[in-house]
Amino acid sequence: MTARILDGKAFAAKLRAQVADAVVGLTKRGRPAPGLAVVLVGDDAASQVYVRNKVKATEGAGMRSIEHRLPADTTQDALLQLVASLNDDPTVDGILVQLPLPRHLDSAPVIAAISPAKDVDGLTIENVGRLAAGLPGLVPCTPLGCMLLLDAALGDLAGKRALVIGRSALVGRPIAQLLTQANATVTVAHSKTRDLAGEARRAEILVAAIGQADFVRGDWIAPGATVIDVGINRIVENGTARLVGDVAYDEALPVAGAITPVPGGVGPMTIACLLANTVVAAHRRHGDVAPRWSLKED
Ligand SMILES: Nc1nc2c(c(=O)[nH]1)N[C@@H](CN(C=O)c1ccc(C(=O)N[C@@H](CCC(=O)O)C(=O)O)cc1)CN2
Repeated sequence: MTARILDGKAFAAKLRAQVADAVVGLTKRGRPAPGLAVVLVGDDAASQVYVRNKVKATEGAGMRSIEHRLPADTTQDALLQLVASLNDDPTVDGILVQLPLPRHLDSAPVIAAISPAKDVDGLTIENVGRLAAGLPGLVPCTPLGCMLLLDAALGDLAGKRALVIGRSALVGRPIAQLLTQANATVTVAHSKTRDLAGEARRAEILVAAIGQADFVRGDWIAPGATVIDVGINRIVENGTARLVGDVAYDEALPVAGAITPVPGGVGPMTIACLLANTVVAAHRRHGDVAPRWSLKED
């Protein structure tokens, strides 16, 4: 057996097309095209690439991109003032502060300052609490992307045994909550988990979000399991750099039922979901019913 490869680039393109359609629907009703403000502080090379891709994708979906590039020595106060002005700006539907911030800045108060209605990263305490309480809010982009991939691959998740390895605020915790809402039976594993390989072997859905290259081995995976690899790790082999996930892909491929590759799996979904969240935020701001996204076969 060889696993079905869940092509994140193709699924992300499908979601971006749905987002573009929703934008057309909004403008046809006389609403302005949604605006997404992206704030980048400093010159982290990876962040520059992600922000460039976000701007391109935003414009590609017919939305307005508002870019704020601030120097690496920006003060906490200046950043907070910018966020406050974006909160008050009626042409801005979504605000995203690219992470990580330079070391001298504290990300927690900056995220807390974002208006929850414009928090398209789903990271404010209000949106975190809404997700925990099962209330509608804005859901972090990478977990939302994982759920859309799982929905496309498996449909109904009710009763399925899911293992999430990793409990970060950006990925592990929200995915566990979304899986719980989808009625999966969810276990969250972490560095203190005993017999992690044994836990993994029981999982029908395995989400790896640890941030360690090739951490999950092929013999940890139950035959036919669906594997969602959230890791993006840059390794150097024989002088050549490449990206690998948290799952040993070549070992997993003959065992799993379906798997996301790295690169080209969850990563592209993150940016498509950012656009989707921005469109949802814009609908809610105008009192319109927000679209529901689905990547299932028609
Ligand atoms: N404010 C935020 N900051 C960060 C987030 C986030 O969701 N919100 N996530 C990551 C970075 N990120 C988006 O910001 C992101 C990471 C990776 C990808 C992606 O498409 N990766 C490609 C590989 C790209 C490469 O060659 O390096 C893939 O996996 O195929 C998109 C977005 C941290 N910061």
